[in-house]
Amino acid sequence: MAQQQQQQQKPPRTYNVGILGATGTVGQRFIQLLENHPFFNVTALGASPRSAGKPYAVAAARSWKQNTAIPQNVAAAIVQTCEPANFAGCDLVFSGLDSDVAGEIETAFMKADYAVFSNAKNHRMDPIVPLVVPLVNSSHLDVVHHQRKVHRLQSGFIVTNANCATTGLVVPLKALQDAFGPLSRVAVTTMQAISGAGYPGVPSLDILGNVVPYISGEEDKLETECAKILGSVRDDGTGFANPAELRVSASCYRVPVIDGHTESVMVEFANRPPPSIEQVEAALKAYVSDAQTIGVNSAPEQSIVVMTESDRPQPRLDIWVGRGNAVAVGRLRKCNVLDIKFSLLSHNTILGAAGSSIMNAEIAVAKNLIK
Ligand SMILES: NC(=O)C1=CN([C@@H]2O[C@H](COP(=O)(O)OP(=O)(O)OC[C@H]3O[C@@H](n4cnc5c(N)ncnc54)[C@H](OP(=O)(O)O)[C@@H]3O)[C@@H](O)[C@H]2O)C=CC1
Ligand SMILES: N[C@@H](CC(=O)OP(=O)(O)O)C(=O)O
Repeated sequence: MAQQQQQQQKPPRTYNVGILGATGTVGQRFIQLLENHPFFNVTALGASPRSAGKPYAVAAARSWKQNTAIPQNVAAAIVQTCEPANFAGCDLVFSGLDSDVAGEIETAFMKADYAVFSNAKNHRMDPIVPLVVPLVNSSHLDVVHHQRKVHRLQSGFIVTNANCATTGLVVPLKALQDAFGPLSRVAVTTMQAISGAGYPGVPSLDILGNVVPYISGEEDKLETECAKILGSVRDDGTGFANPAELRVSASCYRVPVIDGHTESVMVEFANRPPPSIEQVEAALKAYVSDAQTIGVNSAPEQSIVVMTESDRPQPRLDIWVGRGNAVAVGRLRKCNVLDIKFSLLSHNTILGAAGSSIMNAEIAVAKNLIK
């Protein structure tokens, strides 16, 4: 394992990339994470007609909320409208588009033969679109070949990553499924950061000193996306098969935290008797993700960081595990209702958004899917 982690990805060439929704919360993370990327060069930025025609540093002046300055390589770039013709020369595009417009725009880019890596919900449950969490199910990328055939494309496709709360959850679930067989029931309560709602997001008078027990559409996404991600590719490569047993119940809360989604999780295993807490802890610690095995550039060294302190993980202390690309798991214990319970924390705009998209694209490069 250590040997695999030390390998640096050596792609055959560099790739020009465009960012759709570059001015938003997720778009900014793409720009920050790609600033010194060894083989992805940002060459085109897109956003709404409100931002188009302006230098990026002007268009994003008010909304830039990252803890580093706007990189020099994009500050003077003129923001474009999100039309494929404005992205000529890009080998792939990352999308952090608002879901009100992402569906149509991403389809237009795919049909214009661009490889699209999307963060939006619109195409996630399409039966021929891979919904990929790079620490979990990179094999689903293989359905890209079938998607291209259906749309008669040479190089275009759409791959999405998951909802940010789903992403943190499926990583330990996959480790448990691999080690102990199918899971039958999962109950999860989320405590989601305000950056999950984009900018300007939740009004301060709604969230300061408060907890809001509702995030529109979120519970449904957690309950449906987990099964697709934890499922397999059908033998003929034309789609996906969900695990038969799995049922997920989600309750989602917005909390006054800037970055980092915390989740309280209960799990029941299909096989009886269930594993002991010691066996579960060992399985979580031993988990090696696809991104690690393939050895992609942005993979964390450890995908699940198990914390044994009784009051961890906490967003302020633990959000940077794996440079934001890993999941922290703690408070692992027996459950009197289902079999086990634990808390987890993941960075919603890195592993939950831009970081996963970048790893998905790195894996696609390793699998020779980018033409
Ligand atoms: N924030 C998070 O933690 C996560 C977000 N996501 C998803 O990622 C996507 C982006 O989220 P987020 O960054 O938070 O959202 P923001 O609201 O912060 O950003 C939205 C982006 O979409 C652009 N946009 C809006 N309307 C149009 C249009 N008509 N044409 C072209 N571009 C347009 C905006 O440009 P402009 O600035 O010009 O208005 C902006 O760049 C969403 O689909 C979201 O659901 C997924 C996982 C996690
Ligand atoms: N709804 C999530 C972020 C998000 O935009 O999710 P999705 O991409 O699934 O719509 C949150 O508020 O934390």
